[in-house]
Amino acid sequence: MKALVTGISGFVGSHMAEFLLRQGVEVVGTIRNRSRMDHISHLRQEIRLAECELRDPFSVETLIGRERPDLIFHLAAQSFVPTSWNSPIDTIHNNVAGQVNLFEAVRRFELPAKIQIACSSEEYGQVEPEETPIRETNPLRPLSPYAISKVAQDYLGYQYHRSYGLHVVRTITFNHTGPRRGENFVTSNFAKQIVDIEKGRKAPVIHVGNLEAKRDFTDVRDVVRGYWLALEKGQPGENYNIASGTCCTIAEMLNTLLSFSNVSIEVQTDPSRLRPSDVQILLGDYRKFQEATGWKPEIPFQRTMEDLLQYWRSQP
Ligand SMILES: Nc1nc2c(ncn2[C@@H]2O[C@H](COP(=O)(O)OP(=O)(O)O[C@H]3O[C@H](CO)[C@@H](O)[C@H](O)[C@@H]3O)[C@@H](O)[C@H]2O)c(=O)[nH]1
Repeated sequence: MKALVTGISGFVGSHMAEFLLRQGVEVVGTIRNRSRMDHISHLRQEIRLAECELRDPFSVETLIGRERPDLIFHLAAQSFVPTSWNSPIDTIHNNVAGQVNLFEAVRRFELPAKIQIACSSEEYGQVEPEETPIRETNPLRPLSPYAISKVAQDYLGYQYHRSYGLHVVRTITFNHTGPRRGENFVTSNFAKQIVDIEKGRKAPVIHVGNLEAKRDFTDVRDVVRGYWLALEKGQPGENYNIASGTCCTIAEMLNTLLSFSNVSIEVQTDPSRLRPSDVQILLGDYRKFQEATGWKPEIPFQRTMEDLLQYWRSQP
């Protein structure tokens, strides 16, 4: 069995590769010439890398025709919400065109590949507290160009399944974190600031944005197990929430991180970290996915936060 992982050098891609190798699956991953390789350097002997620009149909068709994977985990994306306000066209083009190119190549070669696409709880956007926990039937009220790009990816998955019978499973993943999370994202950003303070590299002040937002965090290692199960047991064309079923404010998340450290800090709001519109609450209901696949989150939030802090402590 051969799996293609797009964006293998990224945070989720590297965890996906580790999981697939443990299942005895042959792993091929896409990289671009500017990709950072540090997340997968420990796997270099066990995986194969293919340079591919997903925005370029020729590049994607060449890759798919050559590799003919059985499974595709489509994880490559511009995934940071604030960047999508600075470069909305690039985010939408990257995320949407990349996926269309992938679908078109699979279709043209008539591959029976099963394809997982990484949709996002950001699609739900403006959610009222009484609409939680969020089910797959909740309305989509996206609040950022990134969210729009994910709505498009999501519905393209539905459309390519209905129009051409492609085996696409749409996973709607709520926030996820763990070791190797990019330092722009809030959990890693705060963990790294704490470690920089511990190491005496930074004054004991943590810079923050909106601490009132509520997020539903799952460990990335549970998430990639979910992606595998989505292709093993999920129905093509369907969408499934992957979430923990609990949520906390960003302030509570910061306090959890601080409980694993001895530093005493001052918290300072940095206006540049505030967004034009922020999703106030994400709390997911994952029962549909559990019923289809048996998946449930296993790694407690406390352990995820502790592992994340340890990850940053281990970095030079
Ligand atoms: N990044 C960041 N966020 C901050 C900060 N302070 C507060 N926040 C708040 O922390 C929350 C989480 O921010 P991010 O970690 O950047 O994640 P996100 O915008 O929720 O998006 C993530 O989750 C989506 C799934 O819901 C993913 O699709 C997306 O790619 C990303 O991983 C947001 O409400 C943000 O305003 C800060 O200093 N930095």
